[in-house]
Amino acid sequence: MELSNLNIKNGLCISLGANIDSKFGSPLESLLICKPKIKEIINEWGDSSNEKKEEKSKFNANFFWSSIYETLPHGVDNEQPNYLNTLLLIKSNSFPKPSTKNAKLLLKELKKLERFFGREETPKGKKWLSRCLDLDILWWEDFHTVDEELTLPHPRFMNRNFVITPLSEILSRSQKITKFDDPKWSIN
Ligand SMILES: Nc1ncnc2c1ncn2[C@@H]1O[C@H](COP(=O)(O)OP(=O)(O)OP(=O)(O)O)[C@@H](O)[C@H]1O
Ligand SMILES: Nc1nc2c(c(=O)[nH]1)N=C(CO)CN2
Repeated sequence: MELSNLNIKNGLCISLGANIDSKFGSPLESLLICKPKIKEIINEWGDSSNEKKEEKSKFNANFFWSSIYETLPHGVDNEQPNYLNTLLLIKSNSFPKPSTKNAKLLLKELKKLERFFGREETPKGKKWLSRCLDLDILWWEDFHTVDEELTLPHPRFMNRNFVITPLSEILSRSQKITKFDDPKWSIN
């Protein structure tokens, strides 16, 4: 039997969601088109920050994607179409040095990508409106920062089934967890 040392807040985790059409098509088309673009953004972000390091190590990362899930709108107070959600967990030994500056550089690129897909600004006083693409950073290793522009870990991710379900899918694939199933303990 193997004991798991589950530390879910390893790596860098990004949540993707969409429930209306974007410039590139349906929520499914948007997510499929956006996935390789996110990978490019992460690689460029990793490389550009590492270029400034003295030892100039190349950024190297593994990308773990969950399936795409259709989910009910969570916590919204108006009628909305169902969402498509997916999750990306990135593992690397050569992440940029965790800092608010580096995390905000990444957030800026993700927000740029949202706008490229046609995401509109949320009007003041409104929250959780339908969106053609939503990219949230959920955590980055054990880095903590709190301000309006960026809070890490994301304060609401634990309550979101559309995050927890894809996360458990990724973790069950990437961690060796063995079901404890000894017949002598079974209750008949
Ligand atoms: N961890 C984070 N990831 C993404 N955006 C964040 C984060 N922390 C703070 N923000 C800020 O939140 C602002 C609103 O983001 P967004 O419109 O995506 O929120 P939302 O998806 O409607 O709500 P929620 O944050 O509850 O998922 C962004 O402009 C960004 O500056
Ligand atoms: N199912 C689902 N519900 C949501 C989502 C989402 O991505 N999926 N995003 C929200 C605000 O970020 C609010 N509610």
